[in-house]
Amino acid sequence: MNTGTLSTLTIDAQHMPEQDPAACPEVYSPSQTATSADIANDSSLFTQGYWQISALKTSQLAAIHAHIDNKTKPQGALGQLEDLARQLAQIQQGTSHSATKIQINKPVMLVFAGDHGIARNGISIAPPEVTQQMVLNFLNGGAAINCFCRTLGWNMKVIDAGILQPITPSSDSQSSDMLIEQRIGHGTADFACQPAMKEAQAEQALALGAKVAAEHIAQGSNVLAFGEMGIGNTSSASALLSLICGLSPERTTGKGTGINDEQLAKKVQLICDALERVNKTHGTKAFTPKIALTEVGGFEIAQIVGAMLATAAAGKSILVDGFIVSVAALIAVRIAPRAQEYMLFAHCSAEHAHQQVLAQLDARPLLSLGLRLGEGTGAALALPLLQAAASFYNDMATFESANVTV
Ligand SMILES: Cc1cc2ncn([C@H]3O[C@H](COP(=O)(O)O)[C@@H](O)[C@H]3O)c2cc1C
Ligand SMILES: O=C(O)c1cccnc1
Repeated sequence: MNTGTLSTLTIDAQHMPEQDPAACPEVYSPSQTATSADIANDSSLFTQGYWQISALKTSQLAAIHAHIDNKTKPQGALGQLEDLARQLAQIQQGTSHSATKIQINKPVMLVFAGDHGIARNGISIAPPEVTQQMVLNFLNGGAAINCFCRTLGWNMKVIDAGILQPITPSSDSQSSDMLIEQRIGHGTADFACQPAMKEAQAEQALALGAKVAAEHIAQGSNVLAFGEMGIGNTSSASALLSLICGLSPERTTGKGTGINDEQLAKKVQLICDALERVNKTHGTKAFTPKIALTEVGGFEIAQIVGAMLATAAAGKSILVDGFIVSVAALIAVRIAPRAQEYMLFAHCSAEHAHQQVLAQLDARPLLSLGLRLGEGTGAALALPLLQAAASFYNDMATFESANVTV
């Protein structure tokens, strides 16, 4: 694993919701977290072997370190940017024999959208219809993520992975170019009382996510960022985190869009209900990524998992956004651990459970701006840092070339 950019984060107890020991019965045993053997026995796209992800080469690592240390600066003085440059150089080494240039080519922001049956329970500040309204806002260029993509030079695409109703894009060619329709259904079912989707839909979502990533890589993108839109999807992400890591819903659930305490208590209870239901269905079986995504996942989250795995398999960089996208990243890493070597964590969200996800991955994010929006906004803002890392790595003078003697 690529430990250079990664370090453990502590959990911010201040932002934890009040715990009511009676709120969630003992429905979940951490022994049900899946081992790698459980995952290997899972089927096709949910197995590591399917994705064929190469470990980053270590043969040039000493040369990369020397390249960074020979720049005209005290060793380590560019801090996390040095780790970032080292990781980008190592990722790109797979495709070139030279350790001297990092390239950021055609960076693309893929924003996956999907609706969630759980959202009918009033656990967001907004009703599910807002997902479609926001997708239209994306297509019209009016959302925060559009502003950041325009300002910073991202090509932005919006993927309808299964919002409630399909969009009819306006005849405006710009907005129809931005939309990619690969719908798995009309939103998921309410996971508090039934599986969110069928196993076949979870598999199909992985395949379709992989397809869209592969298409952009074929067009020359070597940095792919992931964003999401889906009212209720923090509930899905929290339930996934609980199932995958054996954490109680009190620890994985937060206020999402900014719900009140009463709504938060309801959200925790619904996730408890879901875990109880999943336990009844699967008995003592381990909760593999396939079971977790099928039972409590979202179409957009599952497509992001597939897209990340395909990006890592192609040896390209993955830029991870906030809480929901990080949960997708965690699932991708549980399926194929080497995928993490290709992941750059853009920021730490104000959704407190994001710190839990980052701690699970031992990941150190680049930014901490108190963002809690999703859409890919945190990932978009990290692009200048990638460009800065590339520029010092590629262009900064060495002690020798600049005649600086320390
Ligand atoms: C107007 C609006 C724009 C958004 N853009 C992203 N989200 C974010 O909020 C949602 C998750 O939070 P929850 O689980 O509480 O619904 C996701 O759609 C996420 O992208 C938005 C939410 C709203 C209301
Ligand atoms: O961190 C995120 O991705 C996030 C947080 C709150 C609401 N939507 C997204």
